[in-house]
Amino acid sequence: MDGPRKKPRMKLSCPFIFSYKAQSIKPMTLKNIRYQPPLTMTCTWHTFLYYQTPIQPLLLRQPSTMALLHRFNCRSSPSPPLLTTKSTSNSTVFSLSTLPRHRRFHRKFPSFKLTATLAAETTAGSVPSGGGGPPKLVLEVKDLTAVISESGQKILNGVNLSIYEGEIHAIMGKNGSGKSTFAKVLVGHKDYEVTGGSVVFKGENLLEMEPEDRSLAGLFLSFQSPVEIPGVSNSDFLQMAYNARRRKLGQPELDPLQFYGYIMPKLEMVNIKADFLNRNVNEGFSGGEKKRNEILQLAVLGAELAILDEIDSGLDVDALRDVSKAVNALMTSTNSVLMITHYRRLLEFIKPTYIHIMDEGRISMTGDISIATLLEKKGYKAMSSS
Ligand SMILES: Nc1ncnc2c1ncn2[C@@H]1O[C@H](COP(=O)(O)OP(=O)(O)OP(=O)(O)O)[C@@H](O)[C@H]1O
Repeated sequence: MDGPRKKPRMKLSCPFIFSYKAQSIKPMTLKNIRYQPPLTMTCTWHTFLYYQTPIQPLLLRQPSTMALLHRFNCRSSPSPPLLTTKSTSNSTVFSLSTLPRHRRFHRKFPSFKLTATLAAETTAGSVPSGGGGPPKLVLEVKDLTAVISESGQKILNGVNLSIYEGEIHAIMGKNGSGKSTFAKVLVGHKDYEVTGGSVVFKGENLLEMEPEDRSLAGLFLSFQSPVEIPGVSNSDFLQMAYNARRRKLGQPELDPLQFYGYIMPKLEMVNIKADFLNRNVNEGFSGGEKKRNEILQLAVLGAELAILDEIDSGLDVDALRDVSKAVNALMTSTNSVLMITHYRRLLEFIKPTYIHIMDEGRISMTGDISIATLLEKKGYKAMSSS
């Protein structure tokens, strides 16, 4: 006997290929997947339902900045059109709205799978940004591979990532998956050798630049374990670094008094006492103080792309709030943040545009906050099975 009618469960997890520029994510749950424009999109669905829905091609042109693939609703009601889209000024929602209510169907297909291929191409110049122009690409990483210089051990296995101005990206991933290595390779850490791929930062080949030039160009890394610099006071260090940046920008250097005036509001922003300036860089600092000090450096130097490697580790809840507040205050429409974290709580304070999962030296999945929620509930096993 048929019991109460239940919505058939639909596991939209496999196999799905989402391809945008150099990024490929496979398999992926069709839920809350966002991509930054491209505005010409061809979407083809092959469904394996009992009535064999024909392939539905969709060509969409939309002058908006974002498309959003929403949770697919599996409701009983009339059949096709199987795939519908609803567009607003800044989003497009794809939904699989209807499926036939049919006993044979329910019995035979209590759950079913869907194969989809979504290919998106950028239509250059067609995307209005907040400021009226197209959003600029800040960082473009393609198929980046890297080894440990000393041993030759391969750590990065083809990282692909694009970051546009104004975006906040978070990378999560198991211990040892290569997150910090990726961050350090970006800033040119000597422990790693790039063996393939490309990294373009603000239109320039980052991999050809010396580490200090990368910093002067606007790349900032807050280290997971900030180093101590005995004998160098925080204020001297910051003043030197800041004046180097000003020289690069063709601006006059600040003398100690002017620098003091410049840094005072920054101290307040990060909630650090002024006497920290007289202490040697990170020497004797607690874990939390080191992290605050890293953000102070970011506030002083500024950055077009700030890479924050586990800034939340070792922070008490107040410090986390202070640090997050400072990072949010530093965000503008033209700079970006790439943060590495293990915990969702940071993402509640600094809201990411995208979350990526790194696995075995490559980005294996991209999505939104729902990924972090799933991770927290079910761990990385859930990622590999979705
Ligand atoms: N300089 C190095 N010498 C030896 N092994 C290294 C070096 N740098 C990275 N590794 C190894 O590379 C792998 C990736 O390290 P990485 O620090 O990038 O991982 P992670 O994803 O940041 O991990 P965690 O979440 O624990 O911080 C690890 O197995 C690590 O031991």
